[in-house]
Amino acid sequence: MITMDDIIREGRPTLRKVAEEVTLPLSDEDKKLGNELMEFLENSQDPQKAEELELRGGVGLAAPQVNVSKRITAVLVPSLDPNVEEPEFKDVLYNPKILSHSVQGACLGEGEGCLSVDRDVPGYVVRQARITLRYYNAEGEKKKIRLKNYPAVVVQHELDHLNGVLFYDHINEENPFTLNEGVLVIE
Ligand SMILES: CNC(=O)c1cccc(C)c1Nc1nc(N2CCN(c3ccccc3Cl)CC2)nc(N2CSC[C@H]2C(=O)NC)n1
Ligand code: NI
Repeated sequence: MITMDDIIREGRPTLRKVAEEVTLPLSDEDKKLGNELMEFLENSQDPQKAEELELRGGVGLAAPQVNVSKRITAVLVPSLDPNVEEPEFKDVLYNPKILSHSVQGACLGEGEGCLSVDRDVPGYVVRQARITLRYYNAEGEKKKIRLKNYPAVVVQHELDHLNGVLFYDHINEENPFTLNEGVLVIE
């Protein structure tokens, strides 16, 4: 089971490497890793388990963050409406690729956090507001979906991890809170 001890932090070289594509059909090892990444997110979002296991809450976790340089990431974005059980987006992505995206940008109004960054780095991380994503799921099926707003931001943050990019690489040094015309601020 993955815990915070398995998550590597800034300064570890794997976080800055471009991860390797996984071969298809998926090996048992790659399927197991995908399940473990998802299990971490589920545990981290369960108040009791998060406290017991001392986990930081996360909605995305990529294989390079547990020192495995492979293009695998799990995403579990809960519905913002607490009465809705169904998550907004939940899947393990193998060899994910953004096929196209909107011109419009979007960012989280509160900035971004990362399980591999043990400090607050304030500022807007402007990403694409809408994306068309292609990936293979744990069953090896090729999926092509469109995402927008929070799930789209999370997937782009995780895909950055597969390319050795950290969220604060996108923050404007001069003014971290600069906002260009038309950028959607997600609260
Ligand atoms: C500096 N200000 C901030 O961090 C920040 C501050 C306020 C609001 C937001 C919205 C912020 N931003 C931000 N908050 C999150 N979470 C909110 C809490 N949540 C969570 C925590 C506990 C249980 C269940 C859950 Cl659901 C987990 C997810 N996650 C991300 N990111 C960036 S994209 C990948 C994703 C990620 O998983 N990071 C670890 N950013
Ligand atoms: Ni991260």
